[in-house]
This record gives sequence, structure tokens and C-alpha cells, in this order.
Amino acid sequence: MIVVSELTVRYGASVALNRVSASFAEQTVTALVGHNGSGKSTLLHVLAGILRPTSGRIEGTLGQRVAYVPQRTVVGENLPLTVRELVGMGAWQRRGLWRRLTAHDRDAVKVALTRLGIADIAERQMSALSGGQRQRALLAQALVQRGDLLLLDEPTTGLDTQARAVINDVIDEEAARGAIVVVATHEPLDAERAGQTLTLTAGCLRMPTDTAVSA
Ligand SMILES: Nc1ncnc2c1ncn2[C@@H]1O[C@H](COP(=O)(O)OP(=O)(O)OP(=O)(O)O)[C@@H](O)[C@H]1O
Repeated sequence: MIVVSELTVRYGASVALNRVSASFAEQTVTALVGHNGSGKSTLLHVLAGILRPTSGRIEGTLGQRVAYVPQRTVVGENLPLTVRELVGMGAWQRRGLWRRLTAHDRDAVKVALTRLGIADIAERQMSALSGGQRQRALLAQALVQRGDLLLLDEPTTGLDTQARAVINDVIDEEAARGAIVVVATHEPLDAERAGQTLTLTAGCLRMPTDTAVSA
């Protein structure tokens, strides 16, 4: 369980998160919803440990392995990597940078590629992928990391129904494996399937709709 209390993040004079308190349980998908600029990515960055809050507390993250997938629009489109290489980078957190992947890592890459339905394009350059394929590759990389905490920023935005279904199934499977999953989304249908929905309005949290354990 990760518990955040009274989290505030300021960028200069502007307040991106305003005294947000919430908890995130294992085996549960939490959807973060809210308008553009409401603070969803900021909260993900704090949970990922990329951004230190101006004030407030985070408890329970010690020892957690974090896998974070940013919005695909902020990931360079021209990464000079094949899909397999990108997905293999997910093992670096455990192996260290630039180390050769073990047979076990290569298996994990293969499994992740298959789960996301992109095994057939594994040797293709990332720059030659469609938006939906790129999103699947980024998520496959996160699967290889086997995070205790999986943070996803708008993983299904702009994708067709089939790609969304694949990604949503994988998200559910990761929660069922025991991960704490937090997904920022603008898709009402994706938010509906989450075990917990947190609505941010201009950096403030509205009362959550409940915390049933997701399946
Ligand atoms: N690096 C930054 N410097 C200054 N202000 C920032 C920075 N990053 C975010 N902000 C501001 O913080 C607020 C929250 O932004 P954030 O990206 O968390 O929103 P969001 O809910 O993820 O939006 P979107 O749905 O558009 O992705 C916005 O007002 C934004 O302009």
C-alpha cells in the first residue's frame, strides 16, 4: 500500500497539486481522471520518484520497483532502437545499464512482446511504428521491469478498440499479479473498469469513488 498525505506540488507560483491525500493498494488499478492540467501527470511523477513534492508525505514506497510509462507523445518518435531492444531495456533496472541480457531476460522480453501482440514487429525500428504499436512497445518494456508499482500516463489515448482492449487486459493482469497500478486517463470507459477512481480538479482531489479490489 502506498499512502500519500497532503501532497502539494508548486511550479513557481502555480499549484499543480493541492494537499492531495490518497492510498493505492496492491492488486488494484487506480484511475486518475481530470481535465488537461488538473495534475494527473504531476501525481504520477511524484509516485515515480521523479518529482519531489513541495510538501506532504509519501509512505510505503521504500523497496518498491517502479515501472513508469510516460505519455507516448512525450517519448521521442525517432528512437534509434528496434522494438525488441526497447523492450529489453526494461531489464536494465535489475541488471544494470548496458549489461547483456540473460536468457531469462530474453524470455521475459519474448513473453511481453507476445502479451502485447507485437512479437511480429519485434525487429522493426521504433521510428517505423504507428502510435498504437509504439504504445504497446512502451508497455511491453514496463512489463519486463515487473514493477511493484506500475504507473501509466494515458496508455490508451487515441488507440482503436482492439489496441485498447489488449492494453486494458494487460493492466488488469498486472494488478492481478499483485502490482499497484495507477493509470492517468481521459477515457471514461477505462476509468470505469478501475477499482478506484480519483478525480483531480485544478490540483485538488474530489472524493474518491470507492476502492474495490479490481480483477
Ligand atoms: N514543468 C512544469 N513547469 C511549470 N508548470 C508545470 C510543469 N509541469 C506541469 N505544470 C503545470 O502543472 C499543472 C498540472 O499539469 P499536469 O501535467 O500534471 O496535468 P495533467 O492533468 O497531467 O494534464 P494532461 O491531461 O494535459 O496531461 C498544469 O497547470 C501545468 O501547466
